[in-house]
Amino acid sequence: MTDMNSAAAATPSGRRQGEVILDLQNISLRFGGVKALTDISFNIREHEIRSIIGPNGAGKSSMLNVINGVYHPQEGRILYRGEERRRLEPYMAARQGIARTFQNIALFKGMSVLDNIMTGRNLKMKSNIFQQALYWGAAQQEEIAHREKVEEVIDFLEIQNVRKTPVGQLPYGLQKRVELGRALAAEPSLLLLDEPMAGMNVEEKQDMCRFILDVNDQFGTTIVLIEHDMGVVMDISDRVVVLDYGKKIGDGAPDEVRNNEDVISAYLGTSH
Ligand SMILES: Nc1ncnc2c1ncn2[C@@H]1O[C@H](COP(=O)(O)OP(=O)(O)OP(=O)(O)O)[C@@H](O)[C@H]1O
Repeated sequence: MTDMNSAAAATPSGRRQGEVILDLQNISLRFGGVKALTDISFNIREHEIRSIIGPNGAGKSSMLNVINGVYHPQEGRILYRGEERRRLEPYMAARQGIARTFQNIALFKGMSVLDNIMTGRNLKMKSNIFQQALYWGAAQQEEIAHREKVEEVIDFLEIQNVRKTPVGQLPYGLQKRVELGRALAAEPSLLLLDEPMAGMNVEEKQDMCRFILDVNDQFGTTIVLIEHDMGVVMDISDRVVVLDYGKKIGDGAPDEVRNNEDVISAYLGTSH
């Protein structure tokens, strides 16, 4: 078994994998009487693709919401780059370089692809409306720089031909890709993807896998992925954490997790 806390670790995929950037220690989260997460500890290393899997209701989305500050656990500690992270609000998470996509597409359906991706730049914009009125030239320069970044994202995701199309008119798979684009426009260092391939056909899944691997490879982005398709998870993850009824039942490289007895029995009798 690899030492999870050493400065660097080998990955089964051979991808680079750096130091621990986020260390979740003994996290427990309750909603009234419902225990969504119980005493969960695991870490996330820089540059890795870290998947969270588990049957329905296992606590996967709750875990993502803890990571990006939407939910505040009643117990446990979160260390970000070695320092204890204080209570974090979602906008602060975004400023710290954490971006996410959602299980259900959360885009402005009537707006173009370009404008939707531009919304991902909002937190990067320095000038407010008053500054824009006073320093029109500077604001215009800033707008141009943001546009360039957005165009880069559009090229990267190969969606140039639909850049002016209202998102609601696009097929589902492309809408998911635009959502990824909006998250990428924020230039995140940690990207949280909540079931990015749900509802996709095989070809759309292959495309999405390729883009996730390319984001990780070309930008060095650390990725936390929730995904139900086990083939995809085992193919692209460096490490996998397995939750069941809000508890951690497995953690390790895809092969370790695949052969873990607890994981096998959690999945027997479920639809996954
Ligand atoms: N805001 C909330 N209020 C009350 N209970 C919640 C809330 N969010 C999650 N839960 C409960 O916490 C548990 C874990 O839910 P969660 O959505 O995190 O699981 P999941 O593994 O993401 O499930 P799925 O695969 O179905 O999306 C469930 O019992 C769920 O009903």
